[in-house]
Amino acid sequence: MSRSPHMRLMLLLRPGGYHRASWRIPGSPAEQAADLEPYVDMARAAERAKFDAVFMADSPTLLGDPWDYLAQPLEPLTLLSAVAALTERIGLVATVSTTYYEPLNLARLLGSLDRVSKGRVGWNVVTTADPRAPLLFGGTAQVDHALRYQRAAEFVQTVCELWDGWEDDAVVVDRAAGILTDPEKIHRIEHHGRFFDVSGPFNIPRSAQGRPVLAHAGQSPDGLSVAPRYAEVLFGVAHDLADARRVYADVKSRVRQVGRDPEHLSVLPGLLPVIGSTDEEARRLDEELRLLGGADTIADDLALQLGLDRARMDPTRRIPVDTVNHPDAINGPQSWYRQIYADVERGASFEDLVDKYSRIGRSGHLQVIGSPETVADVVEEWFTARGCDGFVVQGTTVPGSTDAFMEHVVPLLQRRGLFRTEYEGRTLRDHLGLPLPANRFADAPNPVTHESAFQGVALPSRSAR
Ligand SMILES: Cc1cc2nc3c(=O)[nH]c(=O)nc-3n(C[C@H](O)[C@H](O)[C@H](O)COP(=O)(O)O)c2cc1C
Repeated sequence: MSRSPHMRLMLLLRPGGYHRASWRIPGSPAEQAADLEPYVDMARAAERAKFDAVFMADSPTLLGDPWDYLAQPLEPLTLLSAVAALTERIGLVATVSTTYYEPLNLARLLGSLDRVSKGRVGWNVVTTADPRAPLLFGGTAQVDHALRYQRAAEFVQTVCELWDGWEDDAVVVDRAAGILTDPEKIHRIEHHGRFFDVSGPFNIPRSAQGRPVLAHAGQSPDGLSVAPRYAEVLFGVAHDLADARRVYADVKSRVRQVGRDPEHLSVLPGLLPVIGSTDEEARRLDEELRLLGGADTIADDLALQLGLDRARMDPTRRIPVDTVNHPDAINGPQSWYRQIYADVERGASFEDLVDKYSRIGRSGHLQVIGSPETVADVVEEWFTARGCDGFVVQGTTVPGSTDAFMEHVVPLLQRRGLFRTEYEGRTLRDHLGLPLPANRFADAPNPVTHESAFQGVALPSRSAR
């Protein structure tokens, strides 16, 4: 498949905004951050702008910081089920952890949402890096990094097997002949692996797009060892084009090496726009935000990421490495934090870090401050230079920068032939130019069918469950 001339655009559903001061701006939906309305407003605005999808993150850092909590408190699948009913074309990407769910129940949740949304669902596969995760998701202590990804790889495989259980023409509904389904086309799953035992035919037919689109956000060698095998979207963090082009080329090459078409995986870093009618006005807005968020918004962010108490440190002295969070304990964009951690190892003081990182977007994302033309120029440069296949627009402020991007930058991208002016299809796979995934059973010789599904199978006794 040749590269699409159109970039992919997704919108992070985070009514609290990505900037710490977003909620303080008059008109922000801060009072409704835990209600449905602002999410639906954002999703409908993204649909009007012909975005590929909206994206819901989900991470325990929400527990650590009231501001973060208010940014996006709701559970993604619950919320996107309601958004699905109130939208028609926009894709719906939910973040769900493979460490704190089981394959069969998540296959049912995502499979059901993909059916009711008529094939618009994506699943952002995360393993949840934050050690506080058990506080949010329950369960026992945090799982080892490499083990999390080994479990995630088997988890994704098992869920995809379940979703393939019904061939696309398994449902017949021949009322005259009294035939509801073709049992030859409903298959049993016998998955007995290192982490999961799953038996029995699944109970939901495939959706209009076959199965949900699979996204991935891992940045580490473990993460990048798994993603190329199945991911169709890779969320990332980049603020330097040369670095982004290196990662892009590496990811596409890994996809090619496992025998997949590199165009079947879209690399989407985050974008933090601050948009004014002119560059000067945008810079003024950014300065206002910085002051509104507390003059030291970046300093507060850095202290939170590092796990340091600013009231009890000498910002001019080097930071002892053993007093800061180790990268493996960080949730969210880890590659960004590894850079900060390396600076601390090299002897940086807190002042050094604030000075260096205050010019980069929060969490290391690409921040563009300027007029719509300036933002469109940077977006176009990154796309045409193959630094990415598009972006996840993470509204610095809501509704401010998200609306400004959709109302003033998207039309420029459309005029430049870089973004769709109409949806060509109805499913998320249609939007992303992805083929309908083949059904592993439809092409397999002698697949186990529904009729033989329960013959001689000793179902686990109640007591054994
Ligand atoms: C754009 C982006 C969004 C992310 N969203 C989440 C999230 O919602 N929940 C979560 O647990 N982790 C999230 N992560 C963290 C990743 O899943 C991953 O743990 C992190 O990038 C570290 O990479 P690694 O797991 O390969 O070490 C996100 C990462 C990125 C880059």
